[in-house]
Amino acid sequence: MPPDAAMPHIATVTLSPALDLTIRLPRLQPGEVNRTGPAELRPAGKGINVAVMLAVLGEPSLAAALLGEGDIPAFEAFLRPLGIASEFVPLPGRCRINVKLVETEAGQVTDINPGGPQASEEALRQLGARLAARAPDIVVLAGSLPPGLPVDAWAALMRVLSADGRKLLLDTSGPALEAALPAGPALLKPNRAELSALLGRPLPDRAALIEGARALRRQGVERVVVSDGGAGALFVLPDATLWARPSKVALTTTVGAGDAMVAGLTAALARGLDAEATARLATGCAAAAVSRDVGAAGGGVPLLSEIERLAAAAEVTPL
Ligand SMILES: O=P(O)(O)OC[C@H]1O[C@](O)(CO)[C@@H](O)[C@@H]1O
Repeated sequence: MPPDAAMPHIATVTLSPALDLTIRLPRLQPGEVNRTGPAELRPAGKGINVAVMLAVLGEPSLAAALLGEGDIPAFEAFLRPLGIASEFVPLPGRCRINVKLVETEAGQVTDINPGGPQASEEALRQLGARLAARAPDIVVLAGSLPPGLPVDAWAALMRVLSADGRKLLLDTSGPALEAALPAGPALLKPNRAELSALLGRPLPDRAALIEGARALRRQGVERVVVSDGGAGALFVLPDATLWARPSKVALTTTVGAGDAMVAGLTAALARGLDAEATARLATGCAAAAVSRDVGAAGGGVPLLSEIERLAAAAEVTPL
């Protein structure tokens, strides 16, 4: 498809999307029959979640993915009403179902993320070609790799897409992250454990975290944001280094909080926001995601007004 001026200027890529099955229960009784209220099943995966949050922020995007062919209609039906365009390269079979067990008494979430359908390098090549033809200005590449792709699959895709000053934001982990670093992401958002694994050393305190993030900056990554759960996040940005702590919210689920933060960072980049406004928007998105009403219609997507309230309430400290 030729580039079109009306196309969204942001695209998200998910190589291993999922249907998230979220089950809430007071406490899991292992080895017992656990009866619960209704479960929620909704299209997800990191890039898909980022696109949904971008829609809440008023930023239209294109969600691209390698997707089990049997799931394409359900994903399109979910995304279209949100104004999210899609570009899916079909894989044989169905996408994975990722189970999220939310134990409300302990405020603890257990994720079970199985492997998805087998992907191929040819499918990845097709996805790269279709995305490049759409000519987005910003591309968010997020999540794990499906079986069948080599560890440098993100790097290969990034090389295809890195033209014309396009900004590539990467949120992945483990060997896939390590292999993608030389492909020149403009922004990385590891959490503390992911950054520690990437650098091969413990990051016990804030000073170590700052030094770790700066080590990535020295390798050419323009923006490094390290999320640290309820304590907030470190933002090492071109114009400032900041810590942002969210105001207290009722925690309903931690699933998708990192994706919400990536959406905030993406919108901030698209809007040319300064460091403080970036940190506030990203923190507001993450805080709104953890307190969203999982059982509500549409998966409890947060309201823009709630994001704005939490962005204003975040405590931002220059470092
Ligand atoms: O690709 P990964 O790392 O398995 O993560 C996928 C999971 O992460 C989430 O995007 C939350 O961050 C879930 O929606 C999804 O089940």
